[in-house]
Amino acid sequence: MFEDILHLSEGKQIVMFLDYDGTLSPIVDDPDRAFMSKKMRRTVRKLANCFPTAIVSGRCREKVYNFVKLTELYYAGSHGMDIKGPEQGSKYEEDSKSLLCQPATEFLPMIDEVYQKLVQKTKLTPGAQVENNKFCVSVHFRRVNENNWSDLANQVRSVMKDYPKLRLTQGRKVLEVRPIIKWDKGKALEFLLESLGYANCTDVFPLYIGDDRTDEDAFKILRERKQGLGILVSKFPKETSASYSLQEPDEVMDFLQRLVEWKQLRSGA
Ligand SMILES: O=P(O)(O)OC[C@H]1O[C@H](O[C@H]2O[C@H](CO)[C@@H](O)[C@H](O)[C@H]2O)[C@H](O)[C@@H](O)[C@@H]1O
Repeated sequence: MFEDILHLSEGKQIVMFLDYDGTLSPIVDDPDRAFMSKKMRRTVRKLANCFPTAIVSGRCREKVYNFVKLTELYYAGSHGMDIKGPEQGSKYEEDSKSLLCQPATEFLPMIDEVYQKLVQKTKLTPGAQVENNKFCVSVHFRRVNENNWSDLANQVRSVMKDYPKLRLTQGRKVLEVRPIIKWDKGKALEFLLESLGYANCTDVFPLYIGDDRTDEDAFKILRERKQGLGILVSKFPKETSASYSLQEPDEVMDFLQRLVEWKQLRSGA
């Protein structure tokens, strides 16, 4: 796989897109404790020194930044609905201070309202946790007894019925509420490529690594554009638009490390 990717990206600028949960950090029961290892952070920092690198997450941008803590990256939070460029230290920094894309701003009051209602509605379901991700809301059921999953889903649906402008999707033991706008991780990837000046380039090779259903939107865009490729992180075979797979965050780290070493060798660093 590694050699294939090097071969396919020959002569092209690699641009890295990384999901956070389940890709850079292992999946854990408590979403507030999904820390990435120091070693992973060092690897991602080195990666960002070699290639433009973005984190694309379902979490709100501030939260994912607090986990990753690297100023040299691009961050696309809330499933790509909140995008910001590096604050400092990126070689690709030109104009990025102003890079900010928030296509769902008008939904902020509605999302806040729904968040409050979901907290109220689900408070008697042991283990349920509602997370405010700014432009979207996550209702976690990883710690809910399996017998109560469908009741919880019904509680969420009963709140959602008053909000036709919001939609419900499912991730890894999480229900995700977000605006119906045509924006997703794939659109975020395209926005970032454009912002980096690669809109109509044939010599760019975007590599997107992710583990969840929302990452499929980005894998699909890469297939449609016939550009770069997606890598699914999964221990089990799944239907996917990604071209390759890695089993877990540790394998992602080894892959990123190999990319860094290859790049450093090439540039004689
Ligand atoms: O796009 P992502 O960065 O993968 O975000 C998707 C959701 O990730 C987080 O939840 C997932 O990870 C948690 C921590 O490991 C885990 O407890 C949960 O079951 C997973 O679904 C995040 O907390 C959610 O808000 C995101 O929607």
